[in-house]
Amino acid sequence: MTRFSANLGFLWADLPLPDAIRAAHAAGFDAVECHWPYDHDPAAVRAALDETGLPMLGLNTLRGQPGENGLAALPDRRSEARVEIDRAIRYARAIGCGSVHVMAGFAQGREAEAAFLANLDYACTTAPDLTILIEPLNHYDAPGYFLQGSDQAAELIRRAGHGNLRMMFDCYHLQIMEGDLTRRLERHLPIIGHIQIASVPDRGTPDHGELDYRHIISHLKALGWSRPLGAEYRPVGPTDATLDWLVDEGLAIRY
Ligand SMILES: O=C(O)[C@H](O)C(=O)CO
Ligand SMILES: [Mg+2]
Repeated sequence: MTRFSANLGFLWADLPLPDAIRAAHAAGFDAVECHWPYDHDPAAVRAALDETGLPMLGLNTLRGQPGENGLAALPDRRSEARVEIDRAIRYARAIGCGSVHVMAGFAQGREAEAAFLANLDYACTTAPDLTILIEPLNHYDAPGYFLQGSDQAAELIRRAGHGNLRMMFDCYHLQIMEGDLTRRLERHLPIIGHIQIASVPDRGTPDHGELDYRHIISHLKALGWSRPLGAEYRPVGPTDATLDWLVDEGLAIRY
């Protein structure tokens, strides 16, 4: 049976993180992930994870100043980027979370690439016990973001040369930017650390829109992918009222 992780940056985002973890558990999710948990006491987050038995799969580095979307590819912000990488690693270890998504930021060009690679090297060597993720984002939601494609991410991972550096393959972003998801998943599977899903183009529940997740999920199964898929969609209204796709076998998403 396919397993799903609730992205608590979007799902139950109105609740304090420990309560959002409990809500995800009550709804039947198999895991959780989040964006920026730093306002929440890690001990309380860990207690909710222990109580529910849900693993926390990932969290993000902080984005920087208002309007920024990460610091790791900004050539003149190296020390701040590393403070945020350290903060994320510390928090991940405190709650028993396995991955840190290092956010690149708005930047382009060779200097940005060199800065990103140097900061990824720092993250991967500082935390060999964790998976470090990089995620291509689409150019409507994040215009000017450094990382916008799966091949670009794969090339960076190859050049970085760290076994614990992997791609966060967000089907929503990559369908918008590239399409051809079946072949891209096949090609990049060995370096994919996490997969996220949402409808395209509205970033809603994964049961409508231009992507057929019944196909993607059965293909991932055939490829041997068994880790939970991250439900990173924006609920319209209360999250609990948006879970038909998760519980209704008739929709054939969950099989
Ligand atoms: O927006 C996304 O897809 C992310 O996964 C994220 O971590 C924040 O940008
Ligand atoms: Mg994502």
